[in-house]
Amino acid sequence: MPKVLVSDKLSETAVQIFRDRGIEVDFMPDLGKDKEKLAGLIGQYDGLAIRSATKVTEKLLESADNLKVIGRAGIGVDNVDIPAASKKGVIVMNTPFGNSVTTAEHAIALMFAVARQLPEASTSTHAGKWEKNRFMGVELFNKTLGLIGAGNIGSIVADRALGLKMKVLAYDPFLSEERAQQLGVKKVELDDLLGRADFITMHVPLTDKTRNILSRENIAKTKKGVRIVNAARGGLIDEEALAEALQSGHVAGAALDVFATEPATDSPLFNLPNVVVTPHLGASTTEAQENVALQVAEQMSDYLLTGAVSNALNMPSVTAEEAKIMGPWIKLAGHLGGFIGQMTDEPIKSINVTYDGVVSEMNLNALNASVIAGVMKVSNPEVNMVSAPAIAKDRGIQLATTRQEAAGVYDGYIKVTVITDQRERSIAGTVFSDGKPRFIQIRGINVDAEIGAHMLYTRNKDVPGVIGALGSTLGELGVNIANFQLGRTSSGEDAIAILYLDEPMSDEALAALDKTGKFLQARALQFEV
Ligand SMILES: NC(=O)C1=CN([C@@H]2O[C@H](COP(=O)(O)OP(=O)(O)OC[C@H]3O[C@@H](n4cnc5c(N)ncnc54)[C@H](O)[C@@H]3O)[C@@H](O)[C@H]2O)C=CC1
Ligand SMILES: O=C(O)CCC(=O)C(=O)O
Repeated sequence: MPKVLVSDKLSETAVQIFRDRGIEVDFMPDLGKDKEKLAGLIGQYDGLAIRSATKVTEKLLESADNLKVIGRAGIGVDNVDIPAASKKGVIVMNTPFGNSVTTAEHAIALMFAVARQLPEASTSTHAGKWEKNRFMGVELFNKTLGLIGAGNIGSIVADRALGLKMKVLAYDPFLSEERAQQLGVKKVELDDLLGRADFITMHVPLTDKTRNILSRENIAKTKKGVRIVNAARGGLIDEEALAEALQSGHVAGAALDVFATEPATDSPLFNLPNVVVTPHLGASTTEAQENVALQVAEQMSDYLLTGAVSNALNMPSVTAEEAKIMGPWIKLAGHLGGFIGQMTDEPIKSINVTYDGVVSEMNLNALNASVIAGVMKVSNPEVNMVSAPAIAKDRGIQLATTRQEAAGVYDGYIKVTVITDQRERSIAGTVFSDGKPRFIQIRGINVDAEIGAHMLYTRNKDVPGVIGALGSTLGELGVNIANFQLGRTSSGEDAIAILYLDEPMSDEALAALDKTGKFLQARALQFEV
């Protein structure tokens, strides 16, 4: 039974879902803050469900020997080292929509709060001061809002702002003109937005490109009297520079839900007039927390129980249905990669995969990942479908795929060709209606080979006496043959044999074959069937 750890404050709905799906779950909502203790326990778990307090670093992943999936109950995954997770073969999923309305509403609430100085007015009134003349605000009506980032949350903010009769500009290099028109916003360059917006709200992920996007230099380009709202990520704004711009009066107000260092217990922005701060509450509503907990638990359970992948950041999506239909093909893709990997001793330059017929309609990203994992596993048994593409890329291995309509006698097949400096090697396989994968072509020679855990591949000149030598040598050493397939290019030319054995070929058996002098090559192969 898979085992999941919940190490942050997720709604207990998640715990219930894991239990209902038959997954063992430990709920330790404060564990994420204790790095050492988490590192000591993580090795026991197949899944880790988190919010933002748990930091999944490369170091933590070193101890995560059984981990298969990390589920982020929320959107931002900047607390997870995704490249390190990918290399370790761990899928990272998030819940991209569950808290977007809630977070957009928080941004709008912060915009109102900073326009009317609501927190300070409230504190003063609670203190019995009745400072009616102190709190002069501004309207949102007819003002220009500049969105930095117009994805899910930015679009909802735009919709609400248009409802408030604001004009909305958006800076987002990935926003198409068509989508901007649909949203009713004007797509602009960043400098244009900075110079024209009365309010700026941020809705981008924290990446190397967006870090410090409101830098000192960019803050200086904003319109005098601008009000800035950040409910996305700390690190997007230079906090020191913002504090100075607030003190000089260039920026009239700021509202921040997120900080460069969290929990933020100290900041140059604390205690400045007209600065509204909240402790990363963007997603903190009952509705959003139920949504993300339910979604993350369902997604993680689906993956652990059925292999279905959704909303993963380091793996193509595969539905449960696809996982079922594609299962035998994914297995075949892994075996084809495994064959090539075990046959190839020199560095691989490229892997070309042809998908023919029915399989060409399937999710090729997942199949490619399985081929690459099969190839790579030979040199590193820890590699899986998640980590393989990244490792292949690191090693400079090129991947090319071709889809084609059914071109032969099979409903569909996969052919993998690997190119090295020395040679080109190829193998093709198919899945029969019994759901069992078969090798159907090796070195361009047709075969029909069932795939077993222990196999032997031999190559020889097509002359009499070789098959006899093979059978008798294995027989003398007590190696039982379950299936024996032969093929040749033409009479007297290249011939191959692929054997499915009941036990592994020992070095002794390989040496005995070599000693016969009849084989150009003999290689023992292993497959995870
Ligand atoms: N305060 C909180 O509690 C919460 C904060 N967030 C933050 O909000 C962020 C945005 O969330 P969504 O809208 O759901 O993400 P999204 O992925 O739907 O939208 C992000 C947008 O940013 C754009 N973008 C990417 N790089 C950019 C760049 N260099 N310059 C300008 N735009 C760029 C993308 O094209 C995309 O349209 C999340 O990444 C997360 O960090 C999300 C939920 C809660
Ligand atoms: O889990 C939370 O409270 C934070 C949510 C958040 O920042 C996100 O979803 O990106």
